Amino acid sequence: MTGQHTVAVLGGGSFGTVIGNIIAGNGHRVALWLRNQQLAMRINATHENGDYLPGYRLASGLTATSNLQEALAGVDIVFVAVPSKSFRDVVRSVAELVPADTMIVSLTKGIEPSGFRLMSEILREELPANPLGVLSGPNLAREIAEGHVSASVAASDNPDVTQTLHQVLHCNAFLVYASQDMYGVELGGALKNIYAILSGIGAALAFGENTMGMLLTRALAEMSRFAVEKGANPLTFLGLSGVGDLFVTCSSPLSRNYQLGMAVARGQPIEAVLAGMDQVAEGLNTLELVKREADRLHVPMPLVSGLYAILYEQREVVDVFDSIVHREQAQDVEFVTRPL
Ligand SMILES: NC(=O)C1=CN([C@@H]2O[C@H](COP(=O)(O)OP(=O)(O)OC[C@H]3O[C@@H](n4cnc5c(N)ncnc54)[C@H](OP(=O)(O)O)[C@@H]3O)[C@@H](O)[C@H]2O)C=CC1
Ligand SMILES: O=C(CO)COP(=O)(O)O
Repeated sequence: MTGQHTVAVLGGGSFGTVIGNIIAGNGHRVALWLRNQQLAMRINATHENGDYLPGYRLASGLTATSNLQEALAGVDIVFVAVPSKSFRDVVRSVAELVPADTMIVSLTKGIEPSGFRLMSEILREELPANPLGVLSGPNLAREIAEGHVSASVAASDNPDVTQTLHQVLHCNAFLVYASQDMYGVELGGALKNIYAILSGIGAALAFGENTMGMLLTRALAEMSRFAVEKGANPLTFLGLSGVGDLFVTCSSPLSRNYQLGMAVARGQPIEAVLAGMDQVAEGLNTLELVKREADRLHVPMPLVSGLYAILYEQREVVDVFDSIVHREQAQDVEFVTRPL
């Protein structure tokens, strides 16, 4: 597909807004769909999404609407940027309104509880004939809005999709790389949210940089171990959507998952932290699902189990940490030394 595209972005939160604005800034027509009609009207009047990204100027090619049918009229690409718990419902409504050649791309980093499904798997079930893809990488929305150069991975088994995503999104401040491993790219984006919560706890408790370096590297080791058991290629985790996103999300106070970890470590009950957040932190839901899946598959994930014990079994961080580090000796780069 070449030339100007007509695009819908579903979800007018922080990430949907920046992705829609990059595409509009590249000269394409964008409809940003959000369920809050008042906010849609304000966005069109002020060219700013004041609820999620105040002060971030939106391109004139972006129009907000709360009418899904209107948002999807005549589009050739649909991006979905709603939290994972609402993803299937939203996508189901899309399936009734778009033809089979409309490209559908997930921006969501989460897992569906029933059947441990990633978003591309939901897309495949709900829109079996459409060309599908995902976009994932170290992409803190606030930093993109501030103009910091960022990069992301467009992943699909269909080369038309990766090429089209490059065409609509790539610009000086937003670089788009390609991957054919949709599952691996998505899995990295979902799993890193767990370790961002753990890093937030570490930051609140003033862990040293050595400790944080160890946590990040061991996180990568157990993510890879899990990926192998799920039949995925752990080498994908060496790219932007793996190491890149793990590093960013585990080091930035802008990450909502990291903020959640910090708040819990400072003594706030999880329910109170969640009630005070006006944006989604996917990591908590992902933690529960990955813990359950890792137990089912007998994959050792000491950091996941440790975080679960801290958050849900009222275990002290120090005790949990002791039990994590005082295990028998493990291989360092095990996913390279084990056959894939
Ligand atoms: N923010 C970031 O830096 C990044 C986020 N992501 C991922 O993108 C996804 C979305 O995140 P983000 O934009 O940050 O989230 P936000 O919390 O900022 O926004 C969520 C958006 O989804 C809307 N929404 C929620 N439920 C529904 C529903 N049932 N129907 C329709 N709309 C709904 C919200 O509407 P309302 O305002 O009415 O509640 C809001 O517009 C997450 O999976 C996240 O992990 C990925 C990369 C970076
Ligand atoms: O995915 C993100 C950065 O790549 C955003 O992380 P949070 O959801 O923790 O804010």
